[in-house]
Amino acid sequence: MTMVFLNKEIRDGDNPDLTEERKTATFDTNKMAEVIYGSEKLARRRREISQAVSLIPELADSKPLPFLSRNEKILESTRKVTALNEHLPRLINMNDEDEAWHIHSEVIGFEGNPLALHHSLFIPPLVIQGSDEQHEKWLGRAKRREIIGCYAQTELGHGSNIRKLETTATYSLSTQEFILHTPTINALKWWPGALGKSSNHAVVVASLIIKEQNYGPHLFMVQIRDEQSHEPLPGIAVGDIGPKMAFNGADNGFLGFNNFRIPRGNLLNRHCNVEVDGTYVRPPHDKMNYAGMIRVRSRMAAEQGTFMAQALTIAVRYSAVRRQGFLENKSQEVKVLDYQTQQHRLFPAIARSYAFIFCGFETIQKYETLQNEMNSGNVSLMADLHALTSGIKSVVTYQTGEGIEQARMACGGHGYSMASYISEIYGCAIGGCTYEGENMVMLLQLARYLVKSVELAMRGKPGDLGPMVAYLAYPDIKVDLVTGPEAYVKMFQHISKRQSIKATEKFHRKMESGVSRDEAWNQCAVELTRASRLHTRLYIIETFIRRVDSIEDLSIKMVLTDLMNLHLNYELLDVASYALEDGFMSSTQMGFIKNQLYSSLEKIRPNAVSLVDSFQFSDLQLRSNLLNFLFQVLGRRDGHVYQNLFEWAKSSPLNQTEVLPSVTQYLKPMMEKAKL
Ligand SMILES: CC(C)(COP(=O)(O)OP(=O)(O)OC[C@H]1O[C@@H](n2cnc3c(N)ncnc32)[C@H](O)[C@@H]1OP(=O)(O)O)[C@@H](O)C(=O)NCCC(=O)NCCSC(=O)/C=C/CCCCCCCCCCCCC(=O)O
Ligand SMILES: Cc1cc2nc3c(=O)[nH]c(=O)nc-3n(C[C@H](O)[C@H](O)[C@H](O)COP(=O)(O)OP(=O)(O)OC[C@H]3O[C@@H](n4cnc5c(N)ncnc54)[C@H](O)[C@@H]3O)c2cc1C
Repeated sequence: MTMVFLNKEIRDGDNPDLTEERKTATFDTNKMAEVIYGSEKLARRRREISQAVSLIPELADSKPLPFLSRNEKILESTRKVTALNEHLPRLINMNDEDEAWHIHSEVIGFEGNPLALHHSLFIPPLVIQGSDEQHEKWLGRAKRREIIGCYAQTELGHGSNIRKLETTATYSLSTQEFILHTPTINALKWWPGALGKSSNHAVVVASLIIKEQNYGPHLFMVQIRDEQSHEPLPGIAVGDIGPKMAFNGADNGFLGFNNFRIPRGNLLNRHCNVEVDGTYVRPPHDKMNYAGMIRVRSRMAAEQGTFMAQALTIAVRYSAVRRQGFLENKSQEVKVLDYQTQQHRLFPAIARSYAFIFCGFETIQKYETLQNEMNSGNVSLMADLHALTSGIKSVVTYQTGEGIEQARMACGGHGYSMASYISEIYGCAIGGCTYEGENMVMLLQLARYLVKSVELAMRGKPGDLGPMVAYLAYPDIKVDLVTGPEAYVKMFQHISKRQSIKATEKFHRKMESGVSRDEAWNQCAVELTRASRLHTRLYIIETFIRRVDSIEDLSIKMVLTDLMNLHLNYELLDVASYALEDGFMSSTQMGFIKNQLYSSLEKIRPNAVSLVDSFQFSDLQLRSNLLNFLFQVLGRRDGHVYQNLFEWAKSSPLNQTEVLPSVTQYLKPMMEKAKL
């Protein structure tokens, strides 16, 4: 039997501790899901898709994934993704990227799969950088999955500094072809997802050489395997790079070329070109070939926010059914979620998940605007968005890693078991600190922008500052935090501005003392990355406030205001030393922030489970689907944790036999020998 309480499904069979939590919520989780995912329709579509998937047995995991070997993982993820392919047109709107992302993460989970990058990294550069003619040739085939592709940029020797990529694409005037070549071991492409064993095409980034002049990294469409036999084409060496920290259902690969020829028309040439006679036609922006990276980074805030939200769903639900120790009432042990330390571990991370998702919406929209502008030849927004997304990808990936790790620790010993699934989420999410631009490298990209902006402000040209950095020219006026969020923003603006100015001045002083520009930059790099983080955290706070301001439903607005206040106080407390240092913040204000933080934890407590329920992750997505219902685990919606942990342990392959060869071959002889 089910009964509906404020639209939250309360089921008789659920763990009563979780049922109790759901009853205390002050808001409707379906309504909150609309705010999280952007509209009633989008939230409803997610539920419909999850429901439809749960009814298709072949889309379920055939075994708990952590018990599979690498080969089995790849086989299993490929089985699921190809089965899914058959059902996709019926289940989702094929032109809707969010629906596609959602259904893949339902079915595949965090292990990855051989098509994971086909849609996110192969098709998008083809769309962005390919001409209409090239779309005609490859896009339809790629979308129909007649061909499988990947994005091959990083090399063994170079990932961050892409101007130094060693793979060359030399234009041959006589044959009107490009000759792709890997001159050294270091120049082998290394890391591209789905390259190792699955792809038969790749968008390859190589240095374009015409008449011995190097024009820098350009994108080429390259067929790497035969479409019938799937054997590598002559002149190509390709394979898997081996197991990784996580994401082992995907085959990240290596790729080398031995004077491999491709037609002139395979240079993706929407924005640049090489004419028959070797004349190079420049793109409208120097870094046009990097536009695809801005796109991926612009999606990372929302993506990482949902990664963290999944770990928190597991940890918060578990914390509501885990009872250990006593508070006042000595007749019943308390839910660990009642400990202030547990709340302090988990609730600020819930707030960050919401903040990242809201911020992600804005950056995705900004990217879409950029894309439209680029299509009509206007590249003026590129620098701003590059700077913004460089900072955001770095801050959100790092903080997501922190949040997921706290979620794991909050689950005690069971968090360390792979039955929690948190380690897999962590392994995948933390990769984000590295891929799409190593975090320090990207923070330094934003720092270039901040330093230039401070220089403009110093030169008395505040009118030239973009809206994102206008605050760098604001006067310092002390604020009273009691007045609310705007005062927090002003405090944060002061901190961020001061750090940007300090770092810039230090950089200038170094150069004035005779240190070269590059060396001076390096000697200020830690201060510069601090400025970038503060600027980005300020931006995330502002997007959170904007989103909450825009909400009309009062019950939702109230709980999100509590969450936002928690975020504001937690973030400000974390960076308070910057404002205490110059007396902008008083110690009384510091005490106020701490008290506000503790009171926010109390306010959020009754809504905690419903705040994570509102993400509406299915049990399948948290790896607890219907078919292997017995095999899970901490995050299950029904809260029946212990019996399922026992079932999970019993299903371990080690328990399929009582006496293992390790005992008969080694331990037994050792013990026998010791007896002699
Ligand atoms: C930018 C660099 C660092 C430097 O480039 P360089 O050419 O040398 O430039 P500089 O001389 O430094 O000059 C900088 C100037 O150029 C401007 N600039 C730079 N970039 C841009 C740009 N993009 N746009 C505009 N302007 C730009 C910059 O502002 C400077 O201007 P100024 O001089 O100051 O005026 C560059 O080298 C670089 O970008 N490096 C990083 C390389 C990188 O990012 N590589 C990415 C490779 S692809 C990759 O990593 C792919 C990864 C895929 C991973 C997928 C994993 C998927 C996980 C998901 C799992 C799903 C599970 C779902 C589960 C569930 O939900 O359930
Ligand atoms: C899971 C995963 C999936 C990936 N998928 C793909 C893919 O599909 N396609 C693809 O092409 N690539 C892919 N990559 C590669 C990825 O993009 C690179 O690893 C990443 O860009 C970092 O480059 P790097 O490995 O050269 O790191 P390095 O640059 O060697 O970083 C090592 C250290 O040097 C520091 N460092 C480097 N340069 C500077 C600098 N200028 N200033 C200060 N510090 C610096 C870094 O901060 C870091 O601490 C993937 C990587 C991972 C982990």
